[in-house]
Amino acid sequence: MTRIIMHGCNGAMGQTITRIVKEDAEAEIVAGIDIHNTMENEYPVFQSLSQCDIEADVIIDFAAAVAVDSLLDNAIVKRLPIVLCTTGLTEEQLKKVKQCSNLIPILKSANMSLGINMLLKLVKEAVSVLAPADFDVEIVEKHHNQKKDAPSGTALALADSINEVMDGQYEYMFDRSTRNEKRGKKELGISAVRGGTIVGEHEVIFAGTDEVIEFKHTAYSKAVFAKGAVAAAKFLKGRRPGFYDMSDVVRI
Ligand SMILES: NC(=O)C1=CN([C@@H]2O[C@H](COP(=O)(O)OP(=O)(O)OC[C@H]3O[C@@H](n4cnc5c(N)ncnc54)[C@H](OP(=O)(O)O)[C@@H]3O)[C@@H](O)[C@H]2O)C=CC1
Ligand SMILES: O=C(O)C1=N[C@H](C(=O)O)C[C@H](O)C1
Repeated sequence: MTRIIMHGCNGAMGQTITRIVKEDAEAEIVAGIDIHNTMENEYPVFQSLSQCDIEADVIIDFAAAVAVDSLLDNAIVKRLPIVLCTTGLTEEQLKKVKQCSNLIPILKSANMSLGINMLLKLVKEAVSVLAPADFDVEIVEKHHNQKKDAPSGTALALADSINEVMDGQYEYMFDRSTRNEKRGKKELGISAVRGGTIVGEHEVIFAGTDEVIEFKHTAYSKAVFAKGAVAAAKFLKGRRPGFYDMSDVVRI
């Protein structure tokens, strides 16, 4: 049995995971953490991890970037592994996550779905062939109107995956509205659309002369992220301190 503390338990993802775990005989949410205790849950809810005195194996985090520093500090005190799914972290926070992973196991992924983790690999192969043939790369992501961060963590992860193959040559272009010049060869455009209840769409466009190749992933429900997060929690239980990602959990 994997005993989970759900950080951000009253949010959209926290409640989706609560439903998924109810059907899972090998996992249990033993406590929740959320700043507002507005929901009825079958487990006790605390305002901060520091107040939680329940024994657990792992924390699943889908909350807010502002909550990540205290989450890390308190998880270290309690020696609890974290499946870190919140996006929109600052460069400073990303450094802190890496440092903390020397003390506790941390699995960080901007997208817990199998499809996106497959796509992270596919785009590497694509860019290695298409960039030398002068294809331009653009990423377009679409999400619901409740999302706070832009561009999405997944769009940035896809860009980083592509840029890794290119030895960091690409410069990310988030806004062309104030520019009055042609697209540069080493630009990687990232555009964000927000509206309605779109769960999550990511398109990676390789545009060449007279031909275009597009990779697209569509999430039709938040359950794809929730299932991945629960699988990651089971994987992380009892691990050594270290920095992990979804490629350690899913075989691709
Ligand atoms: N890695 C992945 O696969 C995915 C990542 N995400 C990311 O997960 C995060 C959460 O997404 P989602 O569930 O849709 O967002 P929600 O806003 O619906 O849920 C977040 C919850 O965390 C609460 N919260 C805010 N601040 C704190 C705090 N300091 N301590 C504890 N709880 C806090 C919020 O409360 P309140 O509403 O009162 O602010 C809310 O209940 C986002 O960063 C999103 O981008 C989402 C889906 C997939
Ligand atoms: O906020 C969301 O909803 C999502 N956030 C993640 C991101 O920023 O990439 C993952 C997913 O696309 C849904």
